[in-house]
Amino acid sequence: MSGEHGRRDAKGRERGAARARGEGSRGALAPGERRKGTDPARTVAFDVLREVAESDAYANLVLPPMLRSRGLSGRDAAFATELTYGTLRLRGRYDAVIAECVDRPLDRIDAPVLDVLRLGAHQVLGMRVPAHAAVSETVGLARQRVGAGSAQFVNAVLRKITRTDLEEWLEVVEGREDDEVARLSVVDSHPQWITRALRDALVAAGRPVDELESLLEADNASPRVTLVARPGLVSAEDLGARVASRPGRYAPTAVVLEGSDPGSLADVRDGRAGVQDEGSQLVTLAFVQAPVEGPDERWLDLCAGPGGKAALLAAIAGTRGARIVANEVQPHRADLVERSLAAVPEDSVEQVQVWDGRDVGTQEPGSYDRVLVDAPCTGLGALRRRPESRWRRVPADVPVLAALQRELLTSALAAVRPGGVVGYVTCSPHLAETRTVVSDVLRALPEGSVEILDARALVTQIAGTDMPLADRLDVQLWPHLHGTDAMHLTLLRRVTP
Ligand SMILES: C[S@@+](CC[C@H](N)C(=O)[O-])C[C@H]1O[C@@H](n2cnc3c(N)ncnc32)[C@H](O)[C@@H]1O
Repeated sequence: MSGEHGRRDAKGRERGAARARGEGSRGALAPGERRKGTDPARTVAFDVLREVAESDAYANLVLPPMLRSRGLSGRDAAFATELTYGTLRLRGRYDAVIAECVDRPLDRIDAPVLDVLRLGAHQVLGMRVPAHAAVSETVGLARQRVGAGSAQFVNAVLRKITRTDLEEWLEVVEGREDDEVARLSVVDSHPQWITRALRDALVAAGRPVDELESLLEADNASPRVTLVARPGLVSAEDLGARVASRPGRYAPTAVVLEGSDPGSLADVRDGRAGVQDEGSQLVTLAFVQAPVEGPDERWLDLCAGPGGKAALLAAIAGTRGARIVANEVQPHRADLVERSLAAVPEDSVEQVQVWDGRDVGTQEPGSYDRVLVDAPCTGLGALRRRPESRWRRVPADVPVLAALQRELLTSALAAVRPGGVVGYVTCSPHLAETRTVVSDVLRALPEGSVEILDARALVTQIAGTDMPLADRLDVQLWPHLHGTDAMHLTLLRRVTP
C-alpha cells in the first residue's frame, strides 16, 4: 500500500506511508458501480459537508444520524464515512490541486460546487475508486445537488485531476511553495499557522523538527476507538475479552477496539466503560496518583463536560473512599456529565454543579484536596478525531482561550487547599495554552506558594514501560509517538505554609 502512494523526499526518506494508510486504504468501494441513479453514500457525504460549512456543524455528530435516517449501513456507510472525513481533513491538499485545474480563484467558485469537487478529488486521489466511477458518480451528484451547468464544470475539472496521480500532484503543489512549513501544510493539509504552532511545540518538547511530517500525517489518519474500563466497575481484562480488541499501550484502563462499534457493548451502554482517548486516561490516572499532603477525600473536576474524565475520576474515587464535585459552566454539558456518571457508586459523587469555574476559587477557597482543570482549548491535539476543526479554528482563538485558561488555573489553585494537587490538562500542545499559561499563572502568585510535581515520572510509572517523553516535569503526548491525542499535563501542589 505504501509502495503505491509512498515516495521519497530529497533525503531519500519514504514519504507518504501514513498518508496512504490514512484515508485511502480501507477497501474503498465504489457504490456507484453497483447501482443506477445518484449514489446515496456520496449524497450523504455532500450533505454533511454542507451542514459543516453552513451551520458550523460537527461532522462526527451529523454523519451517524444521517446514515441511519437514510438507511445506509455496512459498506455504504463505511464508504460515506471515509469520503466525508477524508475530504474534510484533506481539504487543503485538494484545494491546491483543484486550483491547478481551474482558471479562477477558488473563492470565485460557489461553495457547494467546490465541495463537490473536493469529494471528487478525494475519491480519485485519496481512495481507491476507479477514475471513471469517481467522475461519473460525482458528476451525477453535481447534477442532482448543484445543477446541470455546474455539473459540466465539475466533469471538466475532475477529468483534469484524474490525468495525474497523487504523487505527481503533490510534487506540483509543494513546488509552488518556498518554505518548509508551507510545503508541509499543503501536502499534509493543515493551515500554516497550525503547522507552525505544532512545529514549535514539538521542538520545545525536545523532538527533532523532522518529526513534524509524521505528526501531520498522524492527524490525517482515523484513530482507533479506545475504551476506558472504569476501575471498580469493570476490569480492562474483562472488557477486552468481550470484544475484538487489544490492550492499550500505556494506560492500564485502556482497551483498543479492532472495529468501531462501541455502542454494541453493554458495558459502554451502562457506563461501566466509555469511549476515551488513551492520552486522556493516562493524564487522569497520573493526576489521581500525584502525592497530596494530608487527607485525600474531596476532588473537584472544574471543567467537567461532557464527563469522560469525571466518570474515570468518580470511579477511582469510589475505590479510594473519596468523592468528586463535577463542575461545568454549560447546563446542557452538565447534563451530559450526569449521564456519564450513571454507573459510578452514588457516594463517590457529591454533586454536579453549573458554575463558572473562574468563580470557584473565590467562592470555595481551599476546599478541595485535588482539582482537575481540563481546560477549554483549541483542540489542536485532537485534530485526527475532529476532521473539520483545523479549518474552523483561527489564530485569534489562542489568546482568548489562553486568558480563560489562566483564570481557570488561578481559580483552581485557590480552590485547592495547601498540600493539595492541581492537574492542568489541555488537548492542545500549543505552547501559548500549555507552559506559557502555567508560567504566567505561577508568576502572578507569591513565590514558593506552588511547586511543580514530576508528572513525567508518574506517567511513566503508570505506563510501566519506557515512553518517549521530554526530560521535563510536565508531560506532552503526541499522536505520532504515543498513538494518543496530543494531551498536555502539568501537576502543581500548593505548598503548605
Ligand atoms: C476540554 S472540555 C472538558 C472535557 C471533560 N473534562 C471530559 O473529559 O469529558 C472543557 C469544558 O470546559 C467547559 N468550560 C468552558 N468555560 C468554562 C468555565 N468558565 N467554567 C467551567 N467550565 C468551562 C466547556 O464547556 C467544556 O465542557
